[in-house]
Formats: sequence, C-alpha cells, structure tokens
Amino acid sequence: MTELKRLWLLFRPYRGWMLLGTLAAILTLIANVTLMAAAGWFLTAMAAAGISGVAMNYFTPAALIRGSAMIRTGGRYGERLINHEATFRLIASLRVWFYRHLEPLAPARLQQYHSGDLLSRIRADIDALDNLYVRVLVPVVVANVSIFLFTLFLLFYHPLLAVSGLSFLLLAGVGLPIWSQRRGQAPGQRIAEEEGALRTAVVDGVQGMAELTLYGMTERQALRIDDISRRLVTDQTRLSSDHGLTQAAVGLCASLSLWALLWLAIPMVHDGRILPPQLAMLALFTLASFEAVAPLPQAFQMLGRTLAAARRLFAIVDTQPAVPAPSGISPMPARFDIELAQVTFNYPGSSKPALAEISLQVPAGSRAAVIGATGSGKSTLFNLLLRFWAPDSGAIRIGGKDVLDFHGDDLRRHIAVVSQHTYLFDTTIRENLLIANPEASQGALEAACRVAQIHDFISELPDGYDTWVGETGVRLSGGQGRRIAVARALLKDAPILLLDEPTEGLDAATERDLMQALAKLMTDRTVLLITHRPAGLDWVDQVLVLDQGRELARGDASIVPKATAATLLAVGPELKTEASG
Ligand SMILES: Nc1ncnc2c1ncn2[C@@H]1O[C@H](COP(=O)(O)OP(=O)(O)OP(=O)(O)O)[C@@H](O)[C@H]1O
Repeated sequence: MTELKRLWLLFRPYRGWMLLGTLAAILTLIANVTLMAAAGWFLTAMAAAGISGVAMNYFTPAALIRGSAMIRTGGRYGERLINHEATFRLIASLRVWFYRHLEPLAPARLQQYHSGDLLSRIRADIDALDNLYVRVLVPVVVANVSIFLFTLFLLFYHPLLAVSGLSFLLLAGVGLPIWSQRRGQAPGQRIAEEEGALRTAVVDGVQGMAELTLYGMTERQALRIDDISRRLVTDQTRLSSDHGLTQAAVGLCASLSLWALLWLAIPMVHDGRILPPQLAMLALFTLASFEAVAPLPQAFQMLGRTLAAARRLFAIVDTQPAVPAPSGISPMPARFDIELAQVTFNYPGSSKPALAEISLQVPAGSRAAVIGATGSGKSTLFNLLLRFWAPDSGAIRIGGKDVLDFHGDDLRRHIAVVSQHTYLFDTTIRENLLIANPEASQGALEAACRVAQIHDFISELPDGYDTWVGETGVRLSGGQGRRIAVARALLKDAPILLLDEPTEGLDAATERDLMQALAKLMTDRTVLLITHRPAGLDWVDQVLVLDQGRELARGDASIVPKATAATLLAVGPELKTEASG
C-alpha cells in the first residue's frame, strides 16, 4: 500500500478542501436520514392522533422535516461544489507534478515509452487518481462517521436493534467492498494498461496512416485496435456487472436489515418499550442509513484501477534522469569555446560505442563541421553536448567548464539549435517564435524574421504573425519551417550555435537563401555543424570526419572529399588510412 501513502502525501495540500467536502457530505447524509426518520414518525403519529382524536404538536416535527429537507438540498449542492473544486485543483496540480518529473527524463529516458502511452498516463491515469479522493476517501470517512452515529442512535432504543443494524451495515459496507476490491483488482490493472495500449495503437494508426495505406496495412492496424478495444470492453463489462451486483446486494442488505428490525422491534411495541410511531421512524431510518455504505463497493472496486494508475505514474516519477543534476549552482563560462576531450559513449544495451575517444576544439567565434555517414555518431555528439546523455569517459567543456557541472536548462541557455526537424507547435507563428524568447517585442520578432528572410512571407498572410501554423506546422513548407528555426535561434541570441543538417531536403535556391540567413546568424558565434554532405563547407574553419563513432580525419575543408569518399562509399581500410593521413 505504499502507493496509497504516497498519494496521500500528494493530496496533503488539499486537506482543508477535503475536510470541508467530507463535512458537507456527512451533513447531507445525516439530514437525509433525519428527514426519512422524522417523516416516518410524523405520519404515523399524525395517523394515530387522528384515530384516537388526541391533539398533537405538529409544528416541531414539520419544522424538523422542512429543515432537514433544506439542509439535504443545500448540503448536496455544497458538497458537489466543494468536492469538484477540490478535485479539479488536485488534478491540475498532479498534471504539473507529473510533467515536472517527466521533463528532465526527455529525451534519454523517455525513448522506451510511446508518446501515446505517455499521453495516457498524463490524462487517463491522473484522472483515475481523483477516484481515490471523491470515490474512496470521502465515502469511507462519511460511512465510518455515519455508521458510528447510526449505531449510537439505535443503541438508544435497544442494544439488539443496534447489533442487528450494525451487522447489516458492516456486511454491505465492509464485506461487499472487500469482495468487489478483490474482483476488481486484476481487471482494474488491465484497464490501465489497455487504455495506454489503445491510445498507442490509435496514435500510431493516425500518424502512420499514409504508410499503412500505401502498404495496404490499414485493415491489420484496425484489427489490432479492435482487439485491444475488445479486451478493454470485456474488463469494463466485468467491472460494470460486478458493480450492478454489489448495488443489488446493498439493496438486499437494506431489506434484510429492515426485516430484522421489524422482527426485533414489533414485540417491543407490544410490550410498550417502543411506541408505534417510533417503529415507523426506525424502519425508515434503517432503510435510509444504507445510503452511507452504498458507494463503498464501487469505491473499492475502482481501487485496483486507481492503484494501477498510481503505479504507472510513480514508475515514471521515480526514474532517474540519464544525467543527474549537479549539487551546486551552474558555472558561468567567461568564453564560449567547445572542447571534446577523448569522449567515449555507448548507448545503454549497445555493445558498439556510438563515439570512441573523440577530441575536438572549437575556439570561441570559430566554425567547425563534423561530417560522417548515417550512424557515424554525429547526433550523439550533439546529445552529449546538450547534456541529454553523459559520456562514459572523457569530458565535454564549454569555456573550460564541464557540461555535467551545469544544470540542463542553464547549459542550454547558452546554446541555440537549428535542425532539419524543427518542431512547430499547433499555434500561431508569433507563439512559435516566442518560445525562443517569451519577452521578445513585436519589433524583435520582425527583426529576427527579416534576417531569417521570412518576414515578407509572414506579412503577406491575411493574419500575419497571428497565422495558425497547424499541427507540426503543416501549413508551412519545409524551407519556411527552417527559417522559423533560424528566427528562433536569433531571438534566443545564444553564443553557441549547433546546426544539424539545416539545409537538408531543400532545393538549391532555397538552400542558398537559407545559407545567407544562417551566415548572419553565425556572426560572432561559436558554430558546430553536423552533416553528411561534404559539399559547400568552405565557410568552416575545421572539419572532423567520423566513421562509425571514430575519428577518420580532421583538418580544414580541403580534406573533405577524400575523407568523405572513405565514409560514404565505405571503401577499404587503405583509403581510410590515406584519408586520415
Ligand atoms: N537513442 C539511441 N539508443 C540506442 N542507440 C542509438 C540511439 N541513438 C543512436 N544510436 C546508435 O548510435 C549510433 C550513432 O547514431 P547517431 O544518431 O549519432 O548517428 P548520426 O551520424 O547522427 O546518423 P544520422 O546522420 O543518420 O542522423 C548508431 O549506431 C545508432 O544506431
């Protein structure tokens, strides 16, 4: 039950709200039971008084009935209001809590999770946690307090009545919940996993629609989704039918409790220990008291789903980032040169190093290119430089300070990246630019877009900078997206610039224009480019050629053709030796 304890700690800031919501729920329940009991007593007493012709004071009981009815209505409204407010606050804070733990895990630790599964955790699993509060915690407290008060009340009339009432309340409020918790545990856990799997399959199906259609696999994907849906529905059906059964069983317990009460109390009426109106009151009281335990079987049935959701969330929250945060504050480099000293790195589970003993010095304000074929380790080098992973041996320094001594955000504040994969958010062009610098004025946005040669295009759009770019920027061309990336880098104004194949996939004219924009961006910055294309590198001061994670050659741009022939054509070792020589 450690999940329960941990959840309780997360709920702690909302204790005030919970207490208030629980008090409102108890008040409502007591008002309802009072209403039923008083009504039973009142009707019978009035009938008896009418038959015997005795005058009776009906103002007090009528006032009690009216008062209870008003408290019940107001209490229920208040209870819903308070508990919904508390739930929404709780859910909102849980999402932020989860996201705060998720963010440092990206990208290294999250590669094992599918985005659909993560989405399911952040949405459905967090939603499931609110069950614990509204459907478990509040009803359990309300039931405990109410059962105690109801038993005291019956005890006032006769211990036997109290024992009988308590037994049936415990059967419905403890026995049935235990049964439904056991029955609900396995399907509850499966539902949490099936919901994640379903979301993953649907996201894959939608995102990969073009490929699935091209290869005629849509039917197969549909069958996969159908299979998961069926399993999900089977488990949900089982929970629903168990829920129906337990609700019927609660009703049965209430009826049995009523029979037992009548069986015990009718003789007491005969010998005068209980008055006839009191018998009617006790009968209706008994039936109404089961409202206190009615929600418990379902609450405990949902516990399995809730705890499974908590486990899935804690599994992510407890994951340590690939690179632990340093204990001290981040250093402040005085200059922004880049140094790689004998860097070796293996991805977890891989036997072959992605980078082996790589050294490189890029003086502040100079430009270097790392070239190599696919899989030669270029992106890995960027991942290490950005502190997404830590080298197994060797060191990476910026201005002489080890990147591992920086907090991730502090380090990345000094670095701007322009890559072929520029992620554009489903919002306006303005918002997409502002992520680089939320404080930037309209003038600064326009200036950056002018340098990136995209301002004229944006100005001609009907909504200008307020144009919606669509999901992943579908309304912009690849070249336009790349220019937005250049504008973002300009707005960020970081001293180090990493370029990851920025002109990949563009036609010659667009590439030329983008290079002009990049030339302005590169002014006075330390630039590191990764590319597999040997052409057009005359603007860099030095080149490092990688081959399967190892240094193949280094020098100025003139060494590129030879070295590239070795890496791209994968020719024999003689040429590689020649190239490095
Ligand atoms: N996240 C990862 N987990 C495990 N292995 C990885 C991971 N990323 C890359 N690799 C492996 O590390 C090696 C270097 O990959 P890397 O992405 O750095 O190459 P690259 O030169 O950038 O290739 P490309 O030009 O295709 O992007 C490859 O063998 C690749 O399979």
